[in-house]
Amino acid sequence: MQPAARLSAAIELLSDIEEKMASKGAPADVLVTKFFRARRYAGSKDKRAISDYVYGILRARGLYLWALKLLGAAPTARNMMLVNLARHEPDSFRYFGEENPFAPTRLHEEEEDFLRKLKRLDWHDAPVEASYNLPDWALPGLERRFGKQLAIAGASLNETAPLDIRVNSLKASGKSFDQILKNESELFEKNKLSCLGYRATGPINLGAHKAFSDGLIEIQDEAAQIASSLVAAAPGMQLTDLCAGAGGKTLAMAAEMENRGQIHAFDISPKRLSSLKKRMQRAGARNIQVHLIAAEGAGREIAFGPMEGKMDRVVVDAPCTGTGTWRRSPDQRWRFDADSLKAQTALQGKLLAEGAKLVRAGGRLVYMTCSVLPEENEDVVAAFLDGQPKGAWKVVDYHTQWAESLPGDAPETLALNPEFLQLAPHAHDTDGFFLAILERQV
Ligand SMILES: C[S@@+](CC[C@H](N)C(=O)[O-])C[C@H]1O[C@@H](n2cnc3c(N)ncnc32)[C@H](O)[C@@H]1O
Repeated sequence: MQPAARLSAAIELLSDIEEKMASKGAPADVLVTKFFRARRYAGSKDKRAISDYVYGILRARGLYLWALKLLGAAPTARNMMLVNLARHEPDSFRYFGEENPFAPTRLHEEEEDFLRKLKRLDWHDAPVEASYNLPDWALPGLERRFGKQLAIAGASLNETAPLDIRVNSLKASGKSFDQILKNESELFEKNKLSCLGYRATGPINLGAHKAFSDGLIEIQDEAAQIASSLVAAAPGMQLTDLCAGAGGKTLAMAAEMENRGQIHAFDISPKRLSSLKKRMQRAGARNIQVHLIAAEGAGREIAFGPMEGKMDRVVVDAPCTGTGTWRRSPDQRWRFDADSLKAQTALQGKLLAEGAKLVRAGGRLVYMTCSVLPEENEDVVAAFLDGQPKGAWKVVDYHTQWAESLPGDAPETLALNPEFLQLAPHAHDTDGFFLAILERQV
């Protein structure tokens, strides 16, 4: 593809992403895959150039929207591309209106005028939330969490994420890392916090790797690996995973349980559970029972009733705004608002209370999210504990569990309560992740 055609394609794709963001449709990564599937003629360099434009703009969207609003221009995909080119490759304006059927149309007078004004704009005037791409709805929670570190934390949440893998002990035990990954092993280094994982030091297509298709490794961020370990699932236990999804943590816990005992994995999404079933096969996990449940209604009581007061562990890996994974899905931050955050926290509270009923005396309820917002984390746990009889639950300090489950010293937490673990990219070089361990006393 010619550079002009790449620009047009990027504007078209961005426009589709913007539209789906507004209508809560498919996420950007799905749209990008679909876009290229329909354009087989695009080579790998074209795909990279187009994706770089689109993701680059999504990572600067807050700043670009600020500039567009200030200068009275509409927040369209084309206008965002104009701002992007003005900042990063002004030479490319020559492709607009080029003699080429695939080129973007000529810059019209209004746009020329806008670009002249843009040149005079002082980017340093942008507020911190615009500069670091932080949406309004998340700002109070981000400020509460990061305080004076907001800019550095925000910048870190706006970078690209590394690729981590977990070695699956169900399939790979007894094998060295070199035996598992052969020549590619040198492309990885050990994760700094967790003993189980490795981090890719450069680009690698793991999906096509035999170690992946044979189930020797799983792709999983270090934070999720840590969370799975801190559940302290042991062989022979009965564990309910209330929001198992596609089973990232379910599989890690099955490995810790050495396939002994049972994991009852629930979710409302048939698609995710079907992916879990495929992953179980690949990973050789045989102690997981998969259950589809309705989001509401009597079916839940029927499903959970027999487990009441019997579970050694209940994991509530709650649906959340995903602020901790913004590095992986840069469009995610623009898909929520104050109302949907509120709805999410109400659901989180409900799921935590539901899961709590299943825990036996002495058993543990482990609440976690991939969010950094206190509203979805400490506040949900505090509201839950407030509603429980005094002394019914003991908070287990994550330091104590870390000493038993993971190597080295526990990292410092960013949580507002020192017993809970809150990880974030700028401080821990992992996804943002929260975890609280509660033990039932009676
Ligand atoms: C954070 S994701 C789970 C990730 C998963 N545990 C993992 O490690 O890959 C949250 C999950 O909650 C599920 N969910 C949403 N509402 C639910 C509900 N009312 N009951 C159970 N699961 C629900 C979503 O479908 C989603 O898969």
